[in-house]
Amino acid sequence: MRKQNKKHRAVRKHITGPNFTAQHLLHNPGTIRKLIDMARLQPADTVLEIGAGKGSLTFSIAELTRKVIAVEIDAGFVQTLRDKAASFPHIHIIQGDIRRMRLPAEPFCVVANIPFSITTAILEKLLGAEGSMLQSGVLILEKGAAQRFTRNPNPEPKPLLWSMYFRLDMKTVIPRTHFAPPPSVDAAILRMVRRDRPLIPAGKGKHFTAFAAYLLREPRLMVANGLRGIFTPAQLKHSLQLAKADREQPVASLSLEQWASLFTSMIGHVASHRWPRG
Ligand SMILES: C[S@@+](CC[C@H](N)C(=O)[O-])C[C@H]1O[C@@H](n2cnc3c(N)ncnc32)[C@H](O)[C@@H]1O
Repeated sequence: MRKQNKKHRAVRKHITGPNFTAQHLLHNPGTIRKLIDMARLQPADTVLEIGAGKGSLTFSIAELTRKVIAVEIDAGFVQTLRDKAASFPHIHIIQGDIRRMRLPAEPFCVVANIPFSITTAILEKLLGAEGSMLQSGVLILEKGAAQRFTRNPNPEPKPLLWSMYFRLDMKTVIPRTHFAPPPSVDAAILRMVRRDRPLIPAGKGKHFTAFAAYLLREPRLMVANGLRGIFTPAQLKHSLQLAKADREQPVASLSLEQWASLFTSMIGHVASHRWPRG
């Protein structure tokens, strides 16, 4: 234990950013292999790694792909990475805060053991932003967060929006002992794959989020009552039928497909001044 604390102090000494608590370095070779296998990388892929640390994933990714963009905020880790990567011209190490950086303009994959403290901000950037070129990826994040984001039905507007564009699956649970220092909870692998056809039309993400947030302000409300302020009675009947939704079904029990169908009905048939605003 004393040895581990000493190691953690050494890590913290190099920190320049506010997220030092999220430096849980992966040291289990089996888990590293599992994560890389699940990413199903191809030689032509560009891979973004968020929070590369000392490179426990970086070099395994680089063996398989033509370009790795490794982002790391900690100046000490960046120096270590640059030393280790000196003879790997296809590893591009960028020092900075991922939240303030532009994502690659070309199609890319992501493989990362992310800083848990900014999980939602990272997922929002990767999965929620219109124009993100992310195609697929695997992330290690807190098990609880992985469970929250992959629920179906899901009572939260953000994961609902992400699921309109991506298939999100929680894969293996990773025991906290596979990290140094160990986090306070277990982690899990989240796999993300862009849908061939998004469930809602492109360019309508903000309107979808406002629609979901409006209905979910009362998650137990009967869906017909929640939608009454948007649809006329005739539109409501038709939209519920199309979505195969029961009038009395609680809003929080709507499936991804039902959310997509009701939203598509709204933007197709309801005047835009009646759409909920964010
Ligand atoms: C969970 S560790 C993973 C490190 C390494 N990939 C591994 O698996 O051993 C998260 C890493 O993200 C870095 N980090 C924290 N906040 C960041 C940010 N805002 N932008 C980029 N990197 C960040 C930390 O310094 C840390 O190295």
